[in-house]
Amino acid sequence: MTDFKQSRVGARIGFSVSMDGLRLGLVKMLLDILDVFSVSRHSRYFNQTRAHHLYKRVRLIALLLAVLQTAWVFVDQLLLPASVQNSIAIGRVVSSGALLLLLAWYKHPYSLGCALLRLALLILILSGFQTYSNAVLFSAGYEHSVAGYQFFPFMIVAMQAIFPLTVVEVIAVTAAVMLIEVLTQTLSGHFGGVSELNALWLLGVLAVIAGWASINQLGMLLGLYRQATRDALTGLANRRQVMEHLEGDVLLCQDEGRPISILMMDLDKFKSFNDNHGHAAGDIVLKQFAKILRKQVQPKARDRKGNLAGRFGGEEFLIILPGQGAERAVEVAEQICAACHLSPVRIPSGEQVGFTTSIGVATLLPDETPSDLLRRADEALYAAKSSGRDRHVLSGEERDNDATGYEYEPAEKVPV
Ligand SMILES: Nc1nc2c(ncn2[C@@H]2O[C@H](COP(=O)(O)OP(=O)(O)OP(=O)(O)O)[C@@H](O)[C@H]2O)c(=O)[nH]1
Repeated sequence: MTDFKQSRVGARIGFSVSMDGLRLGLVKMLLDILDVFSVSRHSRYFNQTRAHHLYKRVRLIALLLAVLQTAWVFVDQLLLPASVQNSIAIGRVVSSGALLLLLAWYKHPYSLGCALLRLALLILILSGFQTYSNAVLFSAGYEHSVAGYQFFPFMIVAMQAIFPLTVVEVIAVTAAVMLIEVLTQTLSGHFGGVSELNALWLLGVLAVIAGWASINQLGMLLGLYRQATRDALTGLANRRQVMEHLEGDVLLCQDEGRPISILMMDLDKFKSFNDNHGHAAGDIVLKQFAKILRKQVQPKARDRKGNLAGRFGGEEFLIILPGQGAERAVEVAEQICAACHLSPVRIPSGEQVGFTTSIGVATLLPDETPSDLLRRADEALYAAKSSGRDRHVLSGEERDNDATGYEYEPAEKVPV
């Protein structure tokens, strides 16, 4: 009887565990779909990485097609009726020239807008040649199947598979190619015919397969990018990404004449916390602290756009606030210290324990480098530690700490 009861309880627990697993699986699937649906969940830095991929591939394809387009003139001599050979050869040379111009456009390789424009131009050049050659063939009384020219839209749709694209972008490319095909069929007077409908159907099937490959490629690129740039424990940006952001943001803010501030944070007495409560409890604190930082940099307000929180190493974290001066940075530091006081964690022993952090704040000075800025934030952090911890210090005011007015009165703490 007891065994029976236990097995029923066990079955119920198993059921609830599998329901949780199912729910988690569904949420993960939804997030995976949202990740590849549009660019809305992509970071500025991932957009730059993808833009560079697109840039390299569009240029490579443009070069290959420019060579092939011209070389195909000789094949046309063998396959096409003599009356249209010259006109189509002109079309080939013009489109090759346009492809070479696209290849020569080397500016803004990291701009996603420019990368998508390049891709649109590539498709436009190929579709333009397709429409032109069809018009030449039809006006001379030939079908576009005369030398395999009906193959063109299929090639353009299949080409999508080479690029990492979002669902929205795949739909846009497919819709454009299908529209051109429908127009071509209408102009030839064959729209609605069995072989034309068959061509549209095949084009659609090929678009789904090529689009799938393209979206998968984007998903893989995003996954690899996140693995390479995120800290596994906290999910924040890792040191490498923090440094890349900082260097890029400092240059950008200097160019635009905007301020930029950073906060360097270090959990207080974390070694003794680990020694007293265990490494697993320490990990829980690190995750909780990461949650507090993530909240601070969420781009809810316009002025938070581009803010980044990262784990700099061990129990050291960094926040970058592009466009923000010392006043706002100090405000953020105050909010983080206060949030730590209000966020005790439950550790594996069942105890609730609190934690605090010390913060060094620095705002970029004219002509400073990212390493100068980091060094000053580190010095300010050291000053915060040596003047008692659980507080923030603004760089430049370390020696006059009592007079800054920025010192924090520790709130009532949950016993550690
Ligand atoms: N649980 C856990 N501990 C970590 C991790 N990374 C680093 N630590 C610990 O963080 C502690 C860092 O301690 P210290 O740099 O000596 O400084 P502290 O004890 O925090 O003292 P102050 O910084 O002076 O307040 C070490 O005990 C590390 O083992 C981690 O991923 N998980």
